[in-house]
Amino acid sequence: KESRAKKFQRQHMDPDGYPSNNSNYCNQMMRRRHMTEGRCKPVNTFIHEPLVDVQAICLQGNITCKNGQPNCHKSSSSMKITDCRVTSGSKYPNCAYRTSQKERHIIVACEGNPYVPVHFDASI
Ligand SMILES: Nc1ncnc2c1ncn2[C@@H]1O[C@H](C(=O)NS(=O)(=O)C[C@H]2[C@@H](O)[C@H](n3ccc(=O)[nH]c3=O)O[C@@H]2CO)[C@@H](O)[C@H]1O
Repeated sequence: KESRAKKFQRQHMDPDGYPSNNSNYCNQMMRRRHMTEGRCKPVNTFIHEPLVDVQAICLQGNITCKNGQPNCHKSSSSMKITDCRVTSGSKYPNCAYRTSQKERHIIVACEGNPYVPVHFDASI
């Protein structure tokens, strides 16, 4: 069974990737990381930073997550990310995404021992 930490890495980590101007990045990555099975996951962010830097976010002060839980943390610096958002013309199983390259502070929820990211909450 996939751990929640591993699931976070599968869904959100792409340290070596960067779409540059590849408008197919999301179409490819959402499939490759298994987020188009059963349904097209509507929104997903990939983070283009080293895993250790994303894990270090859990050391930041606690903030409230969107779901009200107190175990979220915001990155101290902005990070290179790619937002993937399903397009209006997208029809399962041919999931179609818009690829948006951004630099944002990110907010993740952390859990467990070791205390690591298990959920992507938002970018700001
Ligand atoms: N505090 C917590 N502590 C611990 N665990 C917590 C906590 N909260 C939830 N989980 C768990 O996480 C799991 C999960 O998949 N949550 S999810 O909201 O659906 C994830 C969102 C995110 O993947 C994506 N998104 C969204 C915006 C964006 O910019 N970028 C972007 O990628 O869309 C998804 C839907 O919004 C679920 O098992 C839930 O129980």
